[in-house]
Amino acid sequence: MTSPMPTQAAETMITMAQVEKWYGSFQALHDINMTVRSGERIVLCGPSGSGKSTLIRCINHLETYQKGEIRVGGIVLSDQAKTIDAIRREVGMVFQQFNLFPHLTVLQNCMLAPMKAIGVGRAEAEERARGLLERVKILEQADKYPVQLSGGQQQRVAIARALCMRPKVMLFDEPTSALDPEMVKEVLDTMIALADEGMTMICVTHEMGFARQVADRVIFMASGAIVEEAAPAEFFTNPRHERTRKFLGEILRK
Ligand SMILES: Nc1ncnc2c1ncn2[C@@H]1O[C@H](COP(=O)(O)OP(=O)(O)OP(=O)(O)O)[C@@H](O)[C@H]1O
Repeated sequence: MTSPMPTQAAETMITMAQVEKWYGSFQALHDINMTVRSGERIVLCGPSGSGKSTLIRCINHLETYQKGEIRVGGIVLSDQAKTIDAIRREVGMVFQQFNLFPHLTVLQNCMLAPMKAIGVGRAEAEERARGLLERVKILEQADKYPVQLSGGQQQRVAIARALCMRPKVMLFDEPTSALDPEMVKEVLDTMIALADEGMTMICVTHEMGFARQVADRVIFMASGAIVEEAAPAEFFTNPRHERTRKFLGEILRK
């Protein structure tokens, strides 16, 4: 990595303080405390069902939380519609299943959100979209429909689409886990390029090579709680918690 490790002085982008989240009577998040600085790259890992998706979905308000406080770029997340709109501008999200609109072309998929959500004019939306499609190296597919693209290409379009909103933060929820192995690298390369440009990122991923190469910090969750967090060098060579060691052992066996 060429970009420097963010310093303590860097602006705080996200804070989660004593956050708790229930689905009915099931508590999915327990006392989550987390601070993410501007430009920081976080990899969030942990066993299935440990609450990783729930945590990042709370950050862009796809899920509500019942206790504690989440702040993104100074905005306190609440249920007010204007807050939700503001958060969706600040935070881009890329999902495992791409979630592209099948009836729209690649270009139209990218132009839609800035035009509908934040009133960007058609010409500017197209300029943004073309620029970002070029950045993720897929501009030549601009007039195709999602079904005409490979999984890796669709995921790169999904990344470009999220970037069209010019978010301050990008969240990735297992962006490579639905891809064939040969497609994984092209999506990871796109994410690495974004990290190199200083984008604040939280990535839920089991790609530990990506974590080693890109992350400033790896956060390990189990049973809805943060169990351990450390810089990758420390996390992978000297995991402190038994559950982390077990998780890393299972990943290595796979
Ligand atoms: N909408 C929901 N209603 C009820 N329970 C839910 C809901 N979404 C998630 N859960 C539960 O919350 C817990 C955390 O789920 P979550 O998807 O956040 O885990 P995860 O760590 O992202 O798992 P995976 O790696 O399998 O995607 C799980 O026990 C899950 O069954």
